[in-house]
Amino acid sequence: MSSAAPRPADPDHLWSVEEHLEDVLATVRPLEPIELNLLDAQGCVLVEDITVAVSLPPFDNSSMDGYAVRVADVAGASEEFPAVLEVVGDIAAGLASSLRVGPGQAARIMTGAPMPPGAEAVVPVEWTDGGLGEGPVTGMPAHSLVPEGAQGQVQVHRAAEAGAHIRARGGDARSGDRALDAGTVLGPPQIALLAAIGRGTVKVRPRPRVVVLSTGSELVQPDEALADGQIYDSNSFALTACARDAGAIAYRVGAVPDDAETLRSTIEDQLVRADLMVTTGGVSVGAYDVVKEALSHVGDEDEPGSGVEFRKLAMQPGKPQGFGTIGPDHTPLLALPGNPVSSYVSFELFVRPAIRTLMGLDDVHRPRTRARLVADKALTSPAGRRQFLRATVSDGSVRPVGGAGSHLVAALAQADALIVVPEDVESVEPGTEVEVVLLG
Ligand SMILES: Nc1nc2c(c(=O)[nH]1)N[C@H]1C(S)=C(S)[C@@H](COP(=O)(O)OP(=O)(O)OC[C@H]3O[C@@H](n4cnc5c(N)ncnc54)[C@H](O)[C@@H]3O)O[C@H]1N2
Ligand code: MOO
Repeated sequence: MSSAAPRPADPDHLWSVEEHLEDVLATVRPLEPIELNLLDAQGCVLVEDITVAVSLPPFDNSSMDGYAVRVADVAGASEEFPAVLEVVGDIAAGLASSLRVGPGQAARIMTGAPMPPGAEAVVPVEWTDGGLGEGPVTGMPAHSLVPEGAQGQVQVHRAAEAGAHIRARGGDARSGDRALDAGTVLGPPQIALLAAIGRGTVKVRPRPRVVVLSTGSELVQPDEALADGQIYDSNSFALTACARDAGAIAYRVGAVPDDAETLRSTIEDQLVRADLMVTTGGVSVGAYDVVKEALSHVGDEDEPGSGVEFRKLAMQPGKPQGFGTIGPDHTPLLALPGNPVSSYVSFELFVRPAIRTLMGLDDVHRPRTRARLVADKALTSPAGRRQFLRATVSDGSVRPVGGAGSHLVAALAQADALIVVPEDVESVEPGTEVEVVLLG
């Protein structure tokens, strides 16, 4: 196996949560950067500094629908004593215009349209008679309906200072300015800026491709009929959703039956599209625990020490876990336990940070806080295990939902947090302040 962390020599060693996490994070490396289209780069980490190539705005333009005027022509104007100006034409956004505004003149101008030479300010149309010769208007008629609005005279009812209602060239960002630093995570506002300065592609670390594969001959896909002894495969859906939520491109592979050869060939087929693989089920000590049986033989035969190691963690839920690398590209694989809550909690603690490390993010963990336990009775926790209990958190209080059973999916659906009970604590009284993982 190509993990960097030193392994405890004792095969019966009970791994701490930190040891297992360190082992995973020492193995996964940020993905190589690639050039992506803007929308494909959403949520990704930028690896280049971005410089503004074209000033923003690229030209002086109007921030209002109105009239471009010379300041002296409208000085002292009022509704009683309006400035009467000759309208030389329309300037619409996006259309090149050769109009000039001379003394005593105005150009009817639209929001976003370039300021014509000679004009120093824009008076909004609401400060004028709109060319109708009556009182103030509330807007302009459509040019297609009243083309003559672009000519004639306009009465301006208010003065305007130089620069009024003009958005100056470079007022937002100047050519040569730094728009975004390498390391920025591209959210919608950053994508807006990149598009605004004309960048269609950017160099980022791509989203990891994560293949999620569930195992178990008892599993049936939703919408199909259940026979005796069967249950629906919820883990592959839950973990695929978790992987997407963490920022990955996730591929769900429906349940593989408990047959080592089928599992091996499925995994080998899937490796081609995986930066990370996640399996659920089959990692415990049963006679049909197929992941354990199959994975020590997948790929990496030429690589001494490669493969997946199965271990026990000092946590509840999530005690049995597998981790290693497989295939020619040493693809990291996390084999999570099959109990639904166990696989979910394991994903949150180990897979999510691995995905976010592949993305090159600094912040790979869920945020944590402290909150006061609200419960009818004391919580109990197994000695020597760090327990993660599903809970809801609000206003500094945290309430457990459901029990500690790792099959309780309905209660999981109510939870937005995990209460962390340390290894050396076996009982937590209501009112105690506890550590809480916020699931977001
Ligand atoms: N003798 C022992 N038995 C068990 C131990 C142990 O230490 N000694 N550990 C228990 C713990 S803790 C866990 S966790 C589970 C882990 O078992 P596996 O990873 O081998 O998982 P399975 O046996 O395949 O399944 C466990 C449970 O979860 C259900 N399951 C599995 N996959 C799915 C799925 N995709 N969707 C919904 N539910 C799923 C499965 O039907 C089982 O009920 O082992 C304990 N046993
Ligand atoms: O450790 Mo198992 O994951 O308790 O349910």
